[in-house]
Amino acid sequence: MQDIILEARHINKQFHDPVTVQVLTDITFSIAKGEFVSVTGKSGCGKSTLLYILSTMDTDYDGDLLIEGVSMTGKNDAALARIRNEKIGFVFQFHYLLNEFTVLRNVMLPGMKLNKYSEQEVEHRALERLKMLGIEHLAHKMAYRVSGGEKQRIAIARALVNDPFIIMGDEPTGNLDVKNSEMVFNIFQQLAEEHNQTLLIVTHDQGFAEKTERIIEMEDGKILRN
Ligand SMILES: Nc1ncnc2c1ncn2[C@@H]1O[C@H](COP(=O)(O)OP(=O)(O)OP(=O)(O)O)[C@@H](O)[C@H]1O
Repeated sequence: MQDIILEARHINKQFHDPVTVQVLTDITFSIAKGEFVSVTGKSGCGKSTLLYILSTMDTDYDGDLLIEGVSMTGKNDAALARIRNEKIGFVFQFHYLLNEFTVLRNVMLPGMKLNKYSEQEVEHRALERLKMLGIEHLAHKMAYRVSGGEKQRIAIARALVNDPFIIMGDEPTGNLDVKNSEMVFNIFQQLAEEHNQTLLIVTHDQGFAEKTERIIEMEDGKILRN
C-alpha cells in the first residue's frame, strides 16, 4: 500500500480582479511518500497558484487539501504556519538568503523558527545538512560571498533543516545555468532515492521535468496528464 502524504481533492480557485477568472478547475491528485514529482505547463496555466494552495499559503479556494491524511480546511493561520514550518521545505527561484548572516545562520533559520530544538541542536542539524550537500566548508562565510550555484545548494540545506515531509520548489533552477541546474536536479534525485524524500517541483524546464519520476502536466488550470 502506498503511503499517501499529500492529497488535493477537487480544488477550484477563482480570482476576482475585478472580473471573475477561473484559474484552477477540479484539481485532484495525490502524492506518495518518496515520490519525485514535477508540475509543468505553459506560463499562466496555474502552477504557482496551485503550489501556493498545496503549501497552505493560500486558503482561499474550494475543495480540500489533506496533509498526512489531515484536512487543512478550517485551520487558522497560526496552525497552518506551524504545519508549514514543521512539514514543508521550500526552494524558490531566488534563494532569499540573508546576506548579512553567515551560511550556517541562514540554514539554521527555519529550525530556530520552529521552537522545537535548542540552538545547539539546530546548529548541529544545519551543519549535518551542509555536510550532506558537500558544502560544510562554506558554513562560516557570509552569505553574500558565495556563488549562485552554492546559494541554491545552501537554500536546499535550509529547506531540509527541519526534516520536512515534503520539499516544494517553485522554479528552483529558473535562475541557474545548465551546469548548476543539473547539480540541483542531482541533489533532488539523491534526496528522493537515498533519503526517501518527497519532492514536488514546479518547473517550466521540460528537460528537468522529464527526468523526474512523475510529471503532472497542467493546461488552462486543469490537469492534463498525471
Ligand atoms: N493575484 C491575482 N489576481 C488575478 N489573477 C491572477 C493572480 N495571480 C495569478 N493570476 C492569474 O492566474 C493565472 C495563473 O497564474 P500562475 O502564476 O499560477 O501561473 P504559472 O503557471 O505559475 O505561470 P508562470 O510559469 O508564468 O509562473 C494567470 O492567468 C495569472 O494571470
